[in-house]
Amino acid sequence: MDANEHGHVIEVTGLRRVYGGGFEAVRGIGFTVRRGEIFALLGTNGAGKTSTVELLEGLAPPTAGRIRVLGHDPYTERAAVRPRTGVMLQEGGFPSELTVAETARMWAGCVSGARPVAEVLDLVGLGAKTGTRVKQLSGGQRRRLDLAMALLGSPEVLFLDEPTTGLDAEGRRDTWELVRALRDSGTTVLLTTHYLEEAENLADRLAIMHEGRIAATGTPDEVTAAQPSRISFELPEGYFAGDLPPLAGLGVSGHDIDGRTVRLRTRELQRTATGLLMWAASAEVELRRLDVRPASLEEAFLGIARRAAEEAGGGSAADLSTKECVR
Ligand SMILES: Nc1ncnc2c1ncn2[C@@H]1O[C@H](COP(=O)(O)OP(=O)(O)OP(=O)(O)O)[C@@H](O)[C@H]1O
Repeated sequence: MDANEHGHVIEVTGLRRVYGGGFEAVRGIGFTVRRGEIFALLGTNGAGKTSTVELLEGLAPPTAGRIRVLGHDPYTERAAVRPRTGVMLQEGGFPSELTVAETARMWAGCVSGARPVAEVLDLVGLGAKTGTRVKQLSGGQRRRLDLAMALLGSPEVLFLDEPTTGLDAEGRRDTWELVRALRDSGTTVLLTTHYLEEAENLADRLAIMHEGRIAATGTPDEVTAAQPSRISFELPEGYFAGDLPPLAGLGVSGHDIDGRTVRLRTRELQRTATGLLMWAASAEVELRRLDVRPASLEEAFLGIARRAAEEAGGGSAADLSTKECVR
C-alpha cells in the first residue's frame, strides 16, 4: 500500500527520539503529508528538524512512535521505501577530485532505473559544469549537485534538508521553481528550512518545531492568521494617548506606547485601521509614520518561539532575534 485512505504518503504518530546520552530531541510529534504536497518543517536551531527527517529517511529507528512512508516503516522496511525516495542531506560529502559528471555517473550506478545524468544535471542548472571538479564548485553549486543526486531515481517522495542554504537569491528562486514543478508532477516533498520566506513561498502546509515539539501547524495562511496584525504611528503634535478613541472599541487587542510612537495589535485589521483613520480625519490631524502590517509567518514564528520560551520559564524572548531564526 502506498498511501492510507486519506491519501497520506507520510504519516507520523507519537514520534520520539532520544539520543545515546539521554537527550530527547524529538518529544512526541505527529503530522501527515499528502501525495503531491510540499510540507515544510521549520524551527529554531536545535528544534529537532534534522533528528525527525533522519527518522523519516530510515537512517535510525525511533525511540517511540510510528512512521509510515509510502505505507512502509522506513527503518524496518528500508528496501521497500529507499528506491522510491530521494534524499538531499545537509552535507552531500562527494569525493572532491571527481568531476560533476563522474560524480553523477557514480551515483547513478547505485540507483535502479536512474534518469540520464545529463538530464538531471540540466534540471538543476549544472549542465555547463559537467567537466568541473567537485572541489571547484561554489557552495551553492554543491547544493545543486546534492539536489541532482536526490532526483536521479525519479523519487515519489523527496526529503530536502535545508535545500537552499548557500544559494544566492537567483539560485534559491530557481530551486523553488524546480521543487514546485516536481510537486506539480506528483512528487511529495518534505523539506526543512531556516528561511521563513522559503516556507511562505513553497509550502502547502508546514509545522513549526520548538524544542522537540510541534508548536503550530497548518497552511502558511492558517499559521499566520493565528497572529495579530500590527499598526504603528506617531501621536500627532499636541495630542496625548488619552486623546485617542477608546482602543478596545476599535478592535485593538493590545498596545504599547514608546515616547510618541503608538503600536497597536489587532485581529480585526480593517476595523481598527478604518476607525483610526476616521478619527484622524475628523480631528484633522496627520498620523505620521503610519505603518499597517498584516501578520507574517516571521511574526508567527517569533511569537511561537517567544511563548514557548516563556512557558518553559527559562528561555528569554530576547534571545530569539529574527536574525537568529532567519539565518
Ligand atoms: N547524535 C546526537 N547526540 C546527542 N544529541 C544530539 C545528536 N544530534 C543532535 N542532537 C541534539 O538534538 C537536538 C536537535 O538537533 P537537530 O539537529 O535535530 O535540530 P535542528 O532543528 O535540525 O537544528 P538546526 O536548525 O540547528 O539544524 C539538538 O539539541 C542537538 O544538539
